[in-house]
Amino acid sequence: MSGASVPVIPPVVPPLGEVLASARIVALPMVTRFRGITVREAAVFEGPNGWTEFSPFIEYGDEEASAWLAAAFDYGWAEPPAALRSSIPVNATVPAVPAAEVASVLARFPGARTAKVKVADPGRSLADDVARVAAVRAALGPEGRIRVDANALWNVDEAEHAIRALEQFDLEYVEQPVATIDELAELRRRVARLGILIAADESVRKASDPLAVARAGAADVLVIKAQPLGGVRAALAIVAEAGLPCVVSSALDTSIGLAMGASLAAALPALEFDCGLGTSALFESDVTDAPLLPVEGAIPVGRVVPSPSLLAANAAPESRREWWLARIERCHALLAAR
Ligand SMILES: O=C(O)CCC(=O)C1=CC=C[C@@H](O)[C@@H]1C(=O)O
Ligand SMILES: [Mg+2]
Repeated sequence: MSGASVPVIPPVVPPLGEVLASARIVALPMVTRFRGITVREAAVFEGPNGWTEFSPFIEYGDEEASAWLAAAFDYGWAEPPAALRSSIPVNATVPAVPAAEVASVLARFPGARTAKVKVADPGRSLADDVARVAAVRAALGPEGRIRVDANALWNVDEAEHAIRALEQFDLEYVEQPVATIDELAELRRRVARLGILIAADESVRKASDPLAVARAGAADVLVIKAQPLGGVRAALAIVAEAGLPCVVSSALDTSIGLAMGASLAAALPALEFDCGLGTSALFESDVTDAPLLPVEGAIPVGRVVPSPSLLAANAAPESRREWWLARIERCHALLAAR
């Protein structure tokens, strides 16, 4: 990659009143705990291009969350990039469940040839991780692809030890095994002989400079998510600059946010990895009658329209609605001031 920084995409900032007029706040129950969450809250609203989503995790501060709002505005209001494909292959997403539950999770992702498996969960041991990944390998067969995601929870020694224990399952890559760019670079050197690829997720989506990890040569693959990176156009600019293979993923979005991710995946010049866009399968209920559930391992590209009855059935409690509307207002002010 060049030494250039990410091209700045001027955010579209519609008037606040226009945003709030259609805003609906939902609380979607999940079929299994994922990243400590059993109910996923999200805001959805309608722009001139269609419905869009704003769903930063609730613990995120306004500065970080405002990138997610820029993404919502980008998808609802800006000119969308040309779609180069109409269907996006997705991976199964396997939370840090006991090995005995793996088969029922995978059954929610029919046709997926790739699974992303959460590891390093604080409540589980390395033996649990090995058993979970073994169960996934047994279910997918030798041709299935398995990636693991540690969400930065290992230190370098723990990561090296865990990778040596998991290597037998033929890993596609290890996502964010450690927290910092220096640690990623050190681990990458240590495991290079094993042929293990290192992917960066938090080091891209939570970094002030999402390209720093690529510039440092600290990862082989970048995980690209539309909402935290400020939208589809901003994410495309990062991919163009990074010079590394990229995996499109999401953030436990409703089907509206997943459609935003699918529009990013559809616009990428190359799509060599299956995408983390099948997670509607982890919800008991979504916002639309046509949720983006994987069919034959893929989801379609296109806008998603919410169903009024599901918006009503999954409406968040009033106090949460007020909290989200105030958050939108604060993040809107941050974007408008830029
Ligand atoms: O990539 C996938 O398969 C689904 C998305 C996913 O894994 C994540 C979504 C939201 C929060 C994160 O903890 C997690 C990730 O780290 O990639
Ligand atoms: Mg990740």
